[in-house]
Amino acid sequence: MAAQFPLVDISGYLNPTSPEDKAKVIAQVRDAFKTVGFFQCTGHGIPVSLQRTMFKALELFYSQPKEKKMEISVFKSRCRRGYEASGVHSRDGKAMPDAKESYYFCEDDPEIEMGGIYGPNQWPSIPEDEFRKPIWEYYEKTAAMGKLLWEMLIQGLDRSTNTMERFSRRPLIGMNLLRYPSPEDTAEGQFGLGAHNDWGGITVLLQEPGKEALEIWLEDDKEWVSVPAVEDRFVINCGDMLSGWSGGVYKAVHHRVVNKAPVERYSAVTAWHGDIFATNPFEEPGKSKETVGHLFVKRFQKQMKPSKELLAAIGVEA
Ligand SMILES: O=C(O)CCC(=O)C(=O)O
Ligand SMILES: [Fe+2]
Repeated sequence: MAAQFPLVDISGYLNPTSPEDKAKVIAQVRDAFKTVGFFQCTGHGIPVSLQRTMFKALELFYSQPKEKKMEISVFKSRCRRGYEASGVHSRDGKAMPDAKESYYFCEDDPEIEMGGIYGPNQWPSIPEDEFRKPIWEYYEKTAAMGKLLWEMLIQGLDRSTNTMERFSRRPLIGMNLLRYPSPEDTAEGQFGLGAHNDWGGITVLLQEPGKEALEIWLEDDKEWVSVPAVEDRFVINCGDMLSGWSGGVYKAVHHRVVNKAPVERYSAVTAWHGDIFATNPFEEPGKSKETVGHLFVKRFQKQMKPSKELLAAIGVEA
């Protein structure tokens, strides 16, 4: 089953030797998102050495004592950036909260704006060369990849990429560094991360090699299947916003995390959503009123309890 997952080499888009090279990649990406809503990606140009350094930095972060991590708790940040302990994040209707721990950050802005959409990250007190520098380099490279994939998907529906300029003016790009405890340290019936769809645009995910844990729901076969965790192979997911804006042509895949390795497992997620005030990039600007910001607030209103300031900034009534 796992062998049937779409695998797309995007090097022909990045370094085309003929116009057909680009068209071929666009068609493969489009078909993968149309059929399953996800694919594994090679030929992306992000060095393996950087991927390894990123995982090393992640391991270093999580090996700190809990008190140290709690110094940069998300609850200390008006932008909800920073560390979240295991067992904090729960999903609607689920008795058991997720077992994962996470460290979350976005673009780093000096001032808090729009009630916390923009603002500063909370960085750990680990030497810059060992954490912030490699993590930021990885973030920038995977963010560029997320934007490029949007461009491919727009062309995949025979639309113009002119809308990308407005769509990527000040894009919301979040990154989550995740740690899942070993099965031994996970409670009976508890998921690493419960079943969900990603809410927004493109998700660029890297699993720690050799540690299978990510499962996706195949609607046609009505079963959960494990996505191979292979070095240098990114997993690309389609979020609900992107799916909806494509008119449902691109599918958002339902997925969850069950750590099967006998030890802890790490993964890194970069999600590229678009400018908060931008509308559907598959359409000419002005055709619809719904923005990235509207959909963001709609999805997180319950868990985030956004401030009046944030709602007003986005243009949503409190
Ligand atoms: O850790 C993983 O493999 C998946 C993480 C994920 O689905 C998410 O952060 O939305
Ligand atoms: Fe996800």
